[in-house]
Amino acid sequence: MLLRSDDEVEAKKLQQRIKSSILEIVKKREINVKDGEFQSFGSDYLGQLVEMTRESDVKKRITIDQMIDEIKAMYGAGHLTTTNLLGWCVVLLAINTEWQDRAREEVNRIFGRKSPDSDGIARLKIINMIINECLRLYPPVLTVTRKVAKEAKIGELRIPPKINIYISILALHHNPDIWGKDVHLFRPERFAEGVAKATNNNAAAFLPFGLGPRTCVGLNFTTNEAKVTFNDFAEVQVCSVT
Ligand code: HEM
Repeated sequence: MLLRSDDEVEAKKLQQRIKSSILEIVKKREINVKDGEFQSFGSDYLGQLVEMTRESDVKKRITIDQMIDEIKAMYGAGHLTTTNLLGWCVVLLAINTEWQDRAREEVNRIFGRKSPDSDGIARLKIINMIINECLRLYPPVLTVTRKVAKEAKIGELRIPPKINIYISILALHHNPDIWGKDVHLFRPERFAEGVAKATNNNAAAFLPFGLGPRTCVGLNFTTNEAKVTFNDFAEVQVCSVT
């Protein structure tokens, strides 16, 4: 008989609880549609997924379990990563108050008391530099994985096919050969002339969102979200740590 470890038992329980809470939210939407309160399950991501579980074309239909997997993936990929980035931004700005002041000055200059718009967001240069430096020092995703399709050689290293390779984003971002002796310091000015200049045109040196065809689909969304959040920083003093 196979015995399950305490961790596995706990993981199974958590899995069940996550599934039940997702199904509960879905049920509320179904009841609202049934009672005629709403015409559809909603135009948001969840609403569209629920719609797909009821698709008449079987080729397009997804199962309830697939819907739950999609929701979990989006939550894990999109929520934890963004909160992690914003958390480190707050810590680093609390330590480096001169950058906090520069960020506040930029937001006030570009938006004043207006709500952020896409034109203004594109002009937030200082904040872009701060976000990149936070992503470099504390990348929310530490590794990317790739499966080797066919045998390859990198320098003296022979890489056999079908193995998984774990590329450490953290190690690349903390390599003094790429970033210099001040690699462990918070220095947003290294991104003043863009990522290409900061990495000496080495696209694989800065990988917070991965690279290639499977790069993060939330890249633009999350950086805009972070910049909008910075707009709120302008109105408050992020505590300072000395
Ligand atoms: C600071 C925030 C984020 C970071 C640092 C981040 C980082 C990453 C990384 C490193 C990958 C792997 C890319 C690769 O293998 O080359 C990835 C994939 C992915 N990310 Fe993000 N991500 C963030 C936010 C988001 C958001 C907000 C969403 C959704 C709204 C999202 C959805 C995804 C999805 C669906 C994938 C899988 C893409 C695929 O395999 O084709 N991410 N992300």
